[in-house]
Amino acid sequence: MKILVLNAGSSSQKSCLYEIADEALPTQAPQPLWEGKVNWTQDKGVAEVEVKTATGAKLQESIPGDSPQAHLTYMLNTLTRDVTKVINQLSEIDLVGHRVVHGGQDYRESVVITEDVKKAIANLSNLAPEHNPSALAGIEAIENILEKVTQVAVFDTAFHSTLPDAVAIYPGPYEWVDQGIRRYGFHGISHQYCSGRAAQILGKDLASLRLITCHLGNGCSLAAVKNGRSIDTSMGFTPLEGLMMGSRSGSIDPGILIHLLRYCDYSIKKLDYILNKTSGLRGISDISSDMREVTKAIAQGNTRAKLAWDMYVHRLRSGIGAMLTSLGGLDALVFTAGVGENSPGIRQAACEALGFLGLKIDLEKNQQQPVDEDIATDDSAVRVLVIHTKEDWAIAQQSWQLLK
Ligand SMILES: Nc1ncnc2c1ncn2[C@@H]1O[C@H](COP(=O)(O)OP(=O)(O)O)[C@@H](O)[C@H]1O
Ligand SMILES: CC(=O)OP(=O)(O)O
Ligand SMILES: [Mg+2]
Repeated sequence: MKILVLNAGSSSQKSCLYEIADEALPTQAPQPLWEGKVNWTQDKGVAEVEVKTATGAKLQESIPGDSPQAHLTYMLNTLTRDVTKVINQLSEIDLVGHRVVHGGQDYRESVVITEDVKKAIANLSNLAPEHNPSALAGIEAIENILEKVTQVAVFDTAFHSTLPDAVAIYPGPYEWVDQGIRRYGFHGISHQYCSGRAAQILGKDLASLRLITCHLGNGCSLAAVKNGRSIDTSMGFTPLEGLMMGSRSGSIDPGILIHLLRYCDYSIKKLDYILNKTSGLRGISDISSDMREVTKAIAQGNTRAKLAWDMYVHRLRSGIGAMLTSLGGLDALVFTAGVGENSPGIRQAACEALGFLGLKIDLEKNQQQPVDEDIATDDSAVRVLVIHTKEDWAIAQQSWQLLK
């Protein structure tokens, strides 16, 4: 069976094609036949399309135009043409799985996409304006190209549907609960995948483990996972709460918002833009939202970059502390996503604050680009894992399971 996965992000749409036997899912993620990415981060009116195949063929092109659907169609057509051809026609695709960031109260597990589901995803765009609209664009592009194919929505919020009320409800007026204003949590596909993979690496039953998973990418969030279930997380009603991120502020005193609106002539639009796009590492360092650039600037003596780093670490440590007390103990701390997988400095800084638990990171292993490895010392009381998150594979698995 051929499963196409679309992972809609705030500024890109990643995609890959898996071939899976009809009878059973493999225990490890297979290599995709084809991987594509449309990037909208450059100038408006142009998209960068990158494609690679399992056999090593590569393509990189700039595609003009303003229509995300046209860009996606261009990317998907590379499946059947020239050097990146891996199938004869698009109709060979049996199933399409989408990452949908916000599923709200109604979608607690993956679903086959219908008109009602599409309406719900569109309505929830208010709560995830950076993410849900691109998921919808992907769904509609597929409808146009492959009229009859079954499409599945896999929600980033679903894994956190087990949050207890005391964690999920905000201490505002109780009416908020009826209005759907509560904590949903995000990156659930990644937190769930990494929890399962952590159990595999440790050779333990997931049901016996207390884990903290740190998803540190452009967006950053933590999850406290007990017996395989999410019991606490740092993101909330929207993907803006919690840790300091690449360009998002994370949690700040809501009094600041009232102050800016009342006294500083801020519009809602400006506030939204600042909190989502020009805050976090970018806002403090004034250099970049990319941790690599911030790290480079620190090496050159840039004090604002150093401040951004220190704040990022402080908030990460505080967040881990909060997850720790929710769990009441810890078997393994897991690092994943762009920063979590690739920044030994951030991992070391986070772990240094946890020495009192008897957690000890092996500094040498930490430096050696670990992938799906335990980097704690042998005598550490808590394991420390670096796991390459495979959201796309998790989406393919869940779509396959739903179809079966
Ligand atoms: N070698 C590296 N060192 C530090 N940070 C890195 C490295 N490689 C990638 N990153 C960080 O990872 C971020 C992207 O993470 P990723 O998980 O791909 O994000 P997303 O899926 O949210 O777009 C980049 O912005 C960058 O800060
Ligand atoms: C939910 C979220 O923040 O996703 P991303 O990190 O991909 O932006
Ligand atoms: Mg991501």
